[in-house]
Amino acid sequence: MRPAHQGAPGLAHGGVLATALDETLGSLNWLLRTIAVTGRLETDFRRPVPVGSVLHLEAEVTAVAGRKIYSTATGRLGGPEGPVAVRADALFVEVKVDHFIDNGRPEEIRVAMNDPDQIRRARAFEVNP
Ligand SMILES: CCCCCCCCCCCC(=O)SCCNC(=O)CCNC(=O)[C@H](O)C(C)(C)COP(=O)(O)OP(=O)(O)OC[C@H]1O[C@@H](n2cnc3c(N)ncnc32)[C@H](O)[C@@H]1OP(=O)(O)O
Repeated sequence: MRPAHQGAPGLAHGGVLATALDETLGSLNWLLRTIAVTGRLETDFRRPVPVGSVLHLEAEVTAVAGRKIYSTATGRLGGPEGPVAVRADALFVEVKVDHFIDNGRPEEIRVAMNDPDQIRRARAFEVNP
């Protein structure tokens, strides 16, 4: 957590923590080779997260039912054995690429189409690093 992530003095902003959880959960869909968007994100804030601390995030898919992907994520302070600070349950809904073409701005769609590896680079991560 960096100073730019601060909400209350010295502590991470809840919206930033929710974003981190959403991003971690969304990465699971990439592993499933599925294009999906967040339909529901339920977040529990269990402990304050200090600026300067490391938040270790883990996420897993719990169920898939048709277009619906259920997943859960946990953020622990300091490392994988640290105390739970935040957690979230999410529902992602699979969409066609048309979702972005129909609803997004043409400029960004054009940039993405002209550089198909853009999203791949942005989502580059190791599985079980
Ligand atoms: C180029 C490559 C790019 C690759 C791009 C990579 C994407 C990265 C995404 C990053 C994550 C984000 O930030 S996503 C941004 C934030 N999220 C969004 O903007 C999503 C906005 N919402 C929507 O567009 C829509 O509501 C959808 C797509 C989620 C669902 O609409 P729909 O397609 O019409 O489907 P719909 O029939 O309503 O729902 C399908 C099933 O899911 C259930 N369902 C839907 N929403 C909910 C909900 N909140 N809570 C409970 N259940 C729900 C329905 O009951 C239904 O169940 P049943 O009747 O089938 O049982």
